Amino acid sequence: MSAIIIDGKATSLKLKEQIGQRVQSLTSRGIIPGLAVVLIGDNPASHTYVKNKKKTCESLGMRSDLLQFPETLKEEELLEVIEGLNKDPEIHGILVQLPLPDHIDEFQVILAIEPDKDVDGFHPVSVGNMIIGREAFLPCTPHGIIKLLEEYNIDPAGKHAVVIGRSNIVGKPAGQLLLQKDATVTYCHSRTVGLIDYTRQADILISAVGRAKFLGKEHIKPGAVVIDVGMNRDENGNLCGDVDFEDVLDKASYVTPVPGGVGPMTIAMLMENTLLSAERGLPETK
Ligand SMILES: Nc1nc2c(c(=O)[nH]1)N[C@@H](CN(C=O)c1ccc(C(=O)N[C@@H](CCC(=O)O)C(=O)O)cc1)CN2
Repeated sequence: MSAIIIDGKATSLKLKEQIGQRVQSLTSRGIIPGLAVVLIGDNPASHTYVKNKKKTCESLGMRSDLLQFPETLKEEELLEVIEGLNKDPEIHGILVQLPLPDHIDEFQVILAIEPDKDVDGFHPVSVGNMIIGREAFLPCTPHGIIKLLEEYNIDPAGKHAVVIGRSNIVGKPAGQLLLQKDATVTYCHSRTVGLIDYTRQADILISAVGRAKFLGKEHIKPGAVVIDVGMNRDENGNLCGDVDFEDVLDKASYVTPVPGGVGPMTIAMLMENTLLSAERGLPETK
């Protein structure tokens, strides 16, 4: 039997519709959710993502300020920009597009963002709150994965979730969110010995490796839920994930495509975080 294809595009559209309605109700109370996106340098993929973030904000009636700087921007200058945004009452969310040029220390930049405006959920305060299950802005891609599982009624409780990848923005938080949903979580990474022995035990397999068609049907357990966070180019220059999608279709129970799976959820969750931040400013939520 062929796996059910998890449609991230349709799910993100549905979420964005609901977000748009909440934005309207906030706007009628005089608050326009505002997101500031800081982009440094000329990474083409970053430009595309930032453009999509701005377009999505505007389509939902949110304010979006794009602050663009050359590759040569100094770290101190960037920290000053963030300081200004921290103090701006009309900006509810601040996002610095990653990756940053090598001469800028990513951690110092994330640390400079006021946790109340950290809509990426990357600040150590947000990460700490997420891990102990307190209210926090959840990182957008891992949160998007959880929303997709919910949309398809896939309950992680009691399941063995194997996460391949230990980045701070995807792998680590994805595992933590699955743990909070009562999954038993195993992390695998570039130094894992015998990767396939772990992946074959996964009821839910999350791949955030960044290598085109890295996983095939031999890596998965029959009936597994396969979530592909990879964003790679194949030999013909086409966008593809870490998973050989066609190969796993007749073995998995659910699988996310690339494009159209986890990716679109990232921007939807960013919109939700920005809206939540603006809603927190309402008198009754203070
Ligand atoms: N500050 C941040 N930087 C980065 C993040 C992030 O969450 N915060 N994540 C990624 C890039 N990213 C958003 O910034 C992102 C990546 C991919 C997609 C997406 O919708 N992908 C589409 C395909 C798009 C295409 O055709 O190229 C899909 O999978 O269908 C959205 C956002 C790194 N940086």
